[in-house]
Amino acid sequence: MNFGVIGAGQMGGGIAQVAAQSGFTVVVQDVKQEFLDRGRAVIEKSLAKLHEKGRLMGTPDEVLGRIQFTTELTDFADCDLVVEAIVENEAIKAQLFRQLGEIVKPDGILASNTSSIPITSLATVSGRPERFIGMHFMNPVPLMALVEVIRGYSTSDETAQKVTEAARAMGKTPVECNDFPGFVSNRILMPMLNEAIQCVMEGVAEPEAIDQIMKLGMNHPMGPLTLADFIGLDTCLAIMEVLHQGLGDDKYRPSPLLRKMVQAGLLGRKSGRGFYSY
Ligand SMILES: CC(=O)CC(=O)SCCNC(=O)CCNC(=O)[C@H](O)C(C)(C)COP(=O)(O)OP(=O)(O)OC[C@H]1O[C@@H](n2cnc3c(N)ncnc32)[C@H](O)[C@@H]1OP(=O)(O)O
Ligand SMILES: NC(=O)C1=CN([C@@H]2O[C@H](COP(=O)(O)OP(=O)(O)OC[C@H]3O[C@@H](n4cnc5c(N)ncnc54)[C@H](OP(=O)(O)O)[C@@H]3O)[C@@H](O)[C@H]2O)C=CC1
Repeated sequence: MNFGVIGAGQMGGGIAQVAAQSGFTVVVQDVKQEFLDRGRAVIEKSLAKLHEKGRLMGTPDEVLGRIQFTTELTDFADCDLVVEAIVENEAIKAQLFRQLGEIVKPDGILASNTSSIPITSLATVSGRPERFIGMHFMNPVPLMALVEVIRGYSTSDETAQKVTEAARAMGKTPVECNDFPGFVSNRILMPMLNEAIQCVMEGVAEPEAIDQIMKLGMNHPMGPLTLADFIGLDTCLAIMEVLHQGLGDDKYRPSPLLRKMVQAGLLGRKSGRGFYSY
């Protein structure tokens, strides 16, 4: 399988890595060489760790050798499946899919790793709605089992089947759902994270206490504020905006503190500071 990934950030890098681990030939694109270099360094570190633990088929060099890093979208022309993992912004994703629809061979499948944006809208602008789907990996991609597979209005059975098979070949467990704002994962997860942020704003408890209560009390692997920092506060805000607008209910209103922190450039782990410092 010729596999394409757009965006070499935390999700794109992880998706490319897991695709290469499963033996696919992978092309990863980002807008600047420095983002590709950063993505490659993260992949190298993760592969070294998995190798050290005996959890990698082949050597890190063999896996890396299957990944081509590029700044050119035209390198996706011959891909069977291209997964987009760029910033969570509908206008920017739509612009990209308009271009990709012209570049990728006609029988190639286009997928979005979006956390919340309507798959059906992106499918329409791609010009190939039957061969368009949501392929939503979880963070950190090398460790998490789930791929949420989201069918758009016109996604064909054949496309859903091929993407399900690709996810299984990557060692993941695909689970299907329909195209509603936030799908299942973020419809349920993100309001909890937003509520934790609201608790900080209202002074219900300190961030450390909120996280400890949820970790020790509910057996969550990470507290909600640690997880929000891990996902990226900009991404959390973008998802809450989609839920709020798409479902039209104020119970999805983003916390003003979340909005303010994003305005201040406190994006969590990726910017060095969010609810915690890194
Ligand atoms: C926003 C969206 O649209 C959707 C989303 O993705 S929402 C986010 C979903 N993800 C989650 O909820 C993650 C919640 N957290 C967890 O499940 C766990 O904390 C975790 C799996 C991330 C880490 O597991 P953990 O048990 O806490 O242990 P931790 O010690 O941190 O890590 C386990 C090992 O994996 C390693 N590891 C972590 N990330 C890694 C990676 N990317 N590649 C390879 N190894 C990695 C760690 O270094 C560690 O190795 P050692 O045992 O040698 O120290
Ligand atoms: N973070 C998470 O936990 C999860 C995120 N997602 C989704 O995955 C997607 C990516 O998120 P994440 O990896 O966290 O984000 P990151 O910010 O880590 O990475 C996004 C990458 O895409 C690049 N990029 C931005 N615009 C373009 C463009 N027009 N063309 C090519 N590349 C571009 C960014 O460059 P630059 O640095 O210049 O912005 C960056 O390298 C989002 O849709 C998000 O909702 C899904 C599951 C989990």
